[in-house]
Amino acid sequence: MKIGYVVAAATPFEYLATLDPERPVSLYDYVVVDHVEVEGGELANVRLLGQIIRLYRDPYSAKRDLPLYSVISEVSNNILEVHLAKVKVLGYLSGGELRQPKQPPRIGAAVYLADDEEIAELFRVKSGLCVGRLATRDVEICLDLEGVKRHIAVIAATGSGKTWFSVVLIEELLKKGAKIVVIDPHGEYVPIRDSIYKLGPFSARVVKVSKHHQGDLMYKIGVLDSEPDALANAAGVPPGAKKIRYAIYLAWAYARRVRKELGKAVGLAFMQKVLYTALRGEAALNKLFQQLKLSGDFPTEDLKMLAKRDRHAIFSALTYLKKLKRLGVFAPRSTPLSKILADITIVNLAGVNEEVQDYVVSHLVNRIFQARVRQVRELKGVKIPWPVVLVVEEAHRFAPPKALRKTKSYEAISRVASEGRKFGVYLVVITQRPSKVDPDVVSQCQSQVIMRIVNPKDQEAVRESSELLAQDMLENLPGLDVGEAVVLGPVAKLPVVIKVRDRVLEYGGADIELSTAWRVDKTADVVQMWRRLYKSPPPPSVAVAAAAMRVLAKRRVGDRVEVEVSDGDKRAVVTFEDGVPVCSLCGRAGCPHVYKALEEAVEVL
Ligand SMILES: Nc1ncnc2c1ncn2[C@@H]1O[C@H](COP(=O)(O)OP(=O)(O)OP(=O)(O)O)[C@@H](O)[C@H]1O
Repeated sequence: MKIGYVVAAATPFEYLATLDPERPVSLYDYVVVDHVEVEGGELANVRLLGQIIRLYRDPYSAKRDLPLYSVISEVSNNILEVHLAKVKVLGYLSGGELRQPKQPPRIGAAVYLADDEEIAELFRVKSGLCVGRLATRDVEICLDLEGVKRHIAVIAATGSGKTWFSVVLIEELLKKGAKIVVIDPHGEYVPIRDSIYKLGPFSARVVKVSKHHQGDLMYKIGVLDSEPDALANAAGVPPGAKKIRYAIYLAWAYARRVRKELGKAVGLAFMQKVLYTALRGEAALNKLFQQLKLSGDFPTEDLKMLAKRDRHAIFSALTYLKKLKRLGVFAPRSTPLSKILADITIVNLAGVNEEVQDYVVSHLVNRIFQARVRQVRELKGVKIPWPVVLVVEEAHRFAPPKALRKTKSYEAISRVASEGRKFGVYLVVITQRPSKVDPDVVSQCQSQVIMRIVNPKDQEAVRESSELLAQDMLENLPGLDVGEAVVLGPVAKLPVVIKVRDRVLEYGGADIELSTAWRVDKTADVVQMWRRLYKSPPPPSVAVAAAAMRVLAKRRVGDRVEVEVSDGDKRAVVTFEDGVPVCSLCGRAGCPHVYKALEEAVEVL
């Protein structure tokens, strides 16, 4: 369909078209002009594809030096309007590839809307994640699976559809055989496990951190798999409290030796026991180690010395160890990765504070990364045989800007962001506050899915980290509808605005439908009342007829309750006296009008 003509083309990359006012077009739609290019020394007729990046109207005859109001009031409705479109040239398809033109399009060349097939061809990829359709047309858009290797950031204001998109992306990744781990601070993704059967025969596991929340198993961190300093940090020991840290170190070192020599699974309880015993004196300490029947000498001098000189440090260390124990995530051994991983693993962090969430995320992400390094480098130890996609919800919690706040998980996530590609650990970072995520992490996510953003700071952060090519699209971020997204980077052949498709899997953070959530189902009460009045259940035909009626009014007159019901073009007034209904049309019989009136009045009878 012809929509206009090229009127100005200063460069081969952009032109201005005047549009037919009778044929309205949409912003970001795709257009085409017939064009001649030099290909291999020969002139070739090609179709130059472009995208409308701005639409505007100009008054044709108004002079700039006249105040616009007076011009308009003079000529009123007769102003000649010009409908204009700025078009960004995308290139022309030649042998399946998109090539850039060397010549600007001819002035006066007709501009057509591109065919759906042409657009589909433009976005065709070998292996696609089909997450939606073009926002402007019914053309399916599939993201390039290979692009996932360069990490993805999903950025949107709250309620714009980030989680919805992420669930759709998870569905597509699962269909491609991906293994996914979701870091889920609020347990929003837990319903995926119970709806996964709708997608196919995939395994889903929920790992929880708080025993009061939903999950198939608890995530435990092996005390002796953590460095003693990391334990001290998790317990909140101040960095300068060297003696307390030393006491924790000694208790940890003894526990580790016991594990090594006796193969015993010891943890925080044993560390506490060592420190308590040290406080009771040298003899008690010797007895403890004799009881353990450790082979060879067990040097206890350091501990004895500390107990003599700095008892208060041991007391404090014990208090911190108690605090660690209360967190409930430490155990003699870490939960094995083999038990945790499934096609999709949801790490439900609900119910624990940010410190513990941070510790768990850093521990798990590091383990996954190390296991992949061992796999790729063929090193000894626990390995993961397949690449893993790590979905990090609310990334601003775990990877805030270094200058703002230091988190343990930042180190782990930024390592995955910079080196994950080599070892097959890919990130999907989700946030509503891009300005609150470390810029290094955001910029390592070469693909971006950007939805509605209203906050100017966040818009700025997105623009700064996005490719220049897409700046025009990013100008309109507050204007995107819920579920619409600008997709940029290696996952999209070209920057594109999509409408995210319906999802199959369930998630827990979706908006509550208030119109149904606040409508209380009173059926059971009505049936019970009906039985009491008429000594039998209401016939189904009565309930069906009542469903088609409307309540017009409900009032209390003295001791009576009156309910006025419309039944097609008739009206019935049902009066309840001492709870006994009488219908103005049907008398004392149990009729549909009474049923309808009971629905309205059952709680006041
Ligand atoms: N692609 C879509 N199609 C239809 N409705 C959608 C789509 N995306 C989002 N919605 C609607 O918008 C609501 C909010 O979406 P979603 O839960 O993904 O928001 P969010 O950005 O993750 O918000 P929050 O930051 O609060 O978690 C959904 O409950 C749904 O009603």
